[in-house]
Amino acid sequence: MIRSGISAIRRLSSAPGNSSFFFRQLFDHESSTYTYLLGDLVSKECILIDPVLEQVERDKQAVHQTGLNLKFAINTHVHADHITGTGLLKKSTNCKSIISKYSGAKADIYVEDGDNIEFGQFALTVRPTPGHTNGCVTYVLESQKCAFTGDALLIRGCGRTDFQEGDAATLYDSVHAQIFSLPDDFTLYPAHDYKGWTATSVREEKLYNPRLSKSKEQFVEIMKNLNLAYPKKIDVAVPANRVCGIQD
Ligand SMILES: N[C@@H](CCC(=O)N[C@@H](CSS)C(=O)NCC(=O)O)C(=O)O
Repeated sequence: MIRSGISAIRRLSSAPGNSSFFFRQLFDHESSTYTYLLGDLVSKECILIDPVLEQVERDKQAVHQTGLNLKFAINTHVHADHITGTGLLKKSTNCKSIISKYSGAKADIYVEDGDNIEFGQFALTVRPTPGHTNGCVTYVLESQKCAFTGDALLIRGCGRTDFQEGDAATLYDSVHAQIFSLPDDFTLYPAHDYKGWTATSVREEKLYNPRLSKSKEQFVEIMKNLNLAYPKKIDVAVPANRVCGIQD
């Protein structure tokens, strides 16, 4: 597995027969955050999902290398562990920022259930997946049979529910209704991984997720007892992310 800086390049192997689809999964070691670069090599339009402030130069280089133009910098939610790179990207490119209407954060464009975010011939569809935060969404790329789950679903885990607007029962319902309802062979890409995993599938998580494969009552009990330390940057990250990150 390769996952450091700009060398963390992983083509979507399951891309069904569309050679103009471009995909890179990029990793920030400090926050264990995945950023995704998705592009259309014909129109040259591309988007970034969950950029990290400290990795903005890397991300711009990745966009530049491939001759793409950044159309949107998109967040899956208001992150608590790192500052988004969206504000800085907006300053130095022509991109527009996107976040859920229910996030409580500033952005150029607000999205909600069923909205499509188009880049060239491709489009992400928005599915609301609250529970980690109110404004958490999953972006589904139907044509490539994959989805970007943010912190709602992590590989063999899920986002914690003990701060921001966290609610375990809501998260359970979100994942079951909006993610586990996708076809079993859809690839799922999370916003974080702490164990070295890069991607999973709907089928795998339905079978093997140690939290979400349980009953709702068991899940709520598990989430009450995670006993995780608060993210180190929470006090700076949440206020910064509510205003789209650093812009000055
Ligand atoms: N140690 C990290 C924060 C780790 C953490 O709390 N991760 C969150 C997602 S980022 S808010 C989470 O939901 N984790 C779930 C889990 O089961 O690990 C830091 O200090 O930044």
